[in-house]
Amino acid sequence: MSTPLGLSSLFSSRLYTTTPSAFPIHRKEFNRRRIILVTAGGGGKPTILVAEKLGQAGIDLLKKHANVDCSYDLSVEELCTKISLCDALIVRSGTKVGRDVFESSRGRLKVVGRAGVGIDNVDLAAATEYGCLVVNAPTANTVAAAEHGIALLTAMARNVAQADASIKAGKWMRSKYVGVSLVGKTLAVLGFGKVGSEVARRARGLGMHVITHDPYAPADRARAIGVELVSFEVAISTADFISLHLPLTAATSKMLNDETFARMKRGVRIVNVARGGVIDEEALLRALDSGIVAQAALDVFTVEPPVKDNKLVLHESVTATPHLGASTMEAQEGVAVEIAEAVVGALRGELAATAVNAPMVPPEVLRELKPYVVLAEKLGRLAVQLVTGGSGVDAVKVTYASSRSPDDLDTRLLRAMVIKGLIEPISSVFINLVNSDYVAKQRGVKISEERMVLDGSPEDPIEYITVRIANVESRFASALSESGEIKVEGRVKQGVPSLTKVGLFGVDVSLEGSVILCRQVDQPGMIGKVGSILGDENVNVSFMSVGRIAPGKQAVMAIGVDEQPSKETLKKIGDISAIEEFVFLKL
Ligand SMILES: NC(=O)C1=CN([C@@H]2O[C@H](COP(=O)(O)OP(=O)(O)OC[C@H]3O[C@@H](n4cnc5c(N)ncnc54)[C@H](O)[C@@H]3O)[C@@H](O)[C@H]2O)C=CC1
Ligand SMILES: O=C(O)C(=O)COP(=O)(O)O
Repeated sequence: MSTPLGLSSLFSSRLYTTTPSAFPIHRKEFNRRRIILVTAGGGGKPTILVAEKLGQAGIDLLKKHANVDCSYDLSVEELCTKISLCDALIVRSGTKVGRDVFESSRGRLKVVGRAGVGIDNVDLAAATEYGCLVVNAPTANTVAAAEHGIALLTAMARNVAQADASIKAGKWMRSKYVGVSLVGKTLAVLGFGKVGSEVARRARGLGMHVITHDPYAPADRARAIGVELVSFEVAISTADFISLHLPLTAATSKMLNDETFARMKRGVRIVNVARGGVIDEEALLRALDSGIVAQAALDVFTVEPPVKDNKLVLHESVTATPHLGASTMEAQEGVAVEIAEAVVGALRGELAATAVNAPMVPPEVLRELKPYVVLAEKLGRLAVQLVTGGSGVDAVKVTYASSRSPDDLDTRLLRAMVIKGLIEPISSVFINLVNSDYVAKQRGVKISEERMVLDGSPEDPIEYITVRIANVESRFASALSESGEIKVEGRVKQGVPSLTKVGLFGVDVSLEGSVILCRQVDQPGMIGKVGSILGDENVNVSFMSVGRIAPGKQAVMAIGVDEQPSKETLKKIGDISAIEEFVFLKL
């Protein structure tokens, strides 16, 4: 199987990229498509568990590429049991994807797809630790949520739900249900992202004065819609209506509470189509009872479904709907296709849109960095194999030498691949861009990065990469630099990642197959001797190069081999009298 970028060396790895704005949770630039490059699957069809109702178009798309198990209303135990047989899981807001789910998957779960926006029901930290990509469908239900917000706003202002219930109960109560007008009133939109800005646009159409608070929103977007960006304080204290459109995070949890209600205009009306947890529900009840809040319209609740006899749901001044914001035919079909494409793309190693727990590398950068990504991993892999067993790797320094300005070179991918190369050979942990930093930290490996700015043409993104490991002993003493660190350096030559320095010795060997490094007393005929030993054993030599300090002194010979030589062959090489030390390294 090949990826559109043909990153064959990454097939066994899983590599995820997305924009910084998608990290950690909310996104700001939702008009631009984010791109992620993800895994390549193994043989056979992957299995996808769809744990909540998904639009048929999405199911049909999934079925073309995977075995699809649609099992709804699973208990936590049932989900944990099933998950060990699944490569991907698709949920909406009703399924908690906690740490137990990732633990139970025993490494098989590669992607969690959230068919919607809010990922507060997915334990992102656990997903990241387990190297599982989380993707969502951030755009297809925006309009539906905004329309529901407006529906609740207008229904609340005119007591539509209460009046409807009363007329159905045989009453005709015209004076009881006198409402309030929207025109000319101030609406504060908290959270000016996708949904918030669509709500603002529609509210402007209703003749409302719209203000918004969002520390991350671009002022020009607000200006374009005729909305004023204000502080939180101004928003809550001057609004007649407040509409919530924030993600639920540690910072937004219970953002509306006794203290903030006390600073609001008496008689304020509140709409929540975001997440129940953004409001302290007990405090809202108190504010409703005391008259600070005249009415509330709630689509979302801290606990869903809310407990029977929930006082907010039953409150006369509350209009409630059961988390219907995204529930239009159109939005559900759109979300289903959006998430199915993201999950299938992720499983197939194609470029796909949207990821929430990985940093973004745009596709054009990826394309350019492709050979350097391979180089970075191989240098990490080589360097760690030069460490004497038991030394314990804790301090790694990666140097990128480039003529580009540091702002023009995104090294996150390279750093992740160095970590992958370093750690995978010495552990059973599966590493990708999602969990590389986490795994390094867990293992106590401190990675520092250094940029060396070179003069010259910035045509190539990187001149060379050096990986150094400090505080260790080496099984190949010649790999040590002057300062006693293991040091390997590589370059991309005509598109091919190559090893160009080991310790103080310059070499030149393409990083394919495996490498034998020998230190010898520099003398004629050495290449022939080693070459013929390998030839006798049918080991194909792809490259040989000798780097010496000075003629007649010590030299390091680097030999690229396609297959792993037998122990006897390696011993024969070691027995050559001029060879002082040698090491076999698998790439
Ligand atoms: N009821 C429903 O069925 C639906 C609910 N939603 C929810 O609506 C909310 C908004 O969704 P989108 O607009 O798609 O997300 P978004 O990510 O586009 O927008 C969220 C905005 O909140 C802002 N924000 C974050 N922290 C903030 C803070 N402390 N103060 C002020 N602003 C802050 C962000 O900068 C961002 O602009 C989410 O909670 C989402 O889960 C979305 C769709 C359907
Ligand atoms: O997309 C969101 O954030 C939503 O709240 C929609 O949730 P749902 O997919 O309808 O369970």
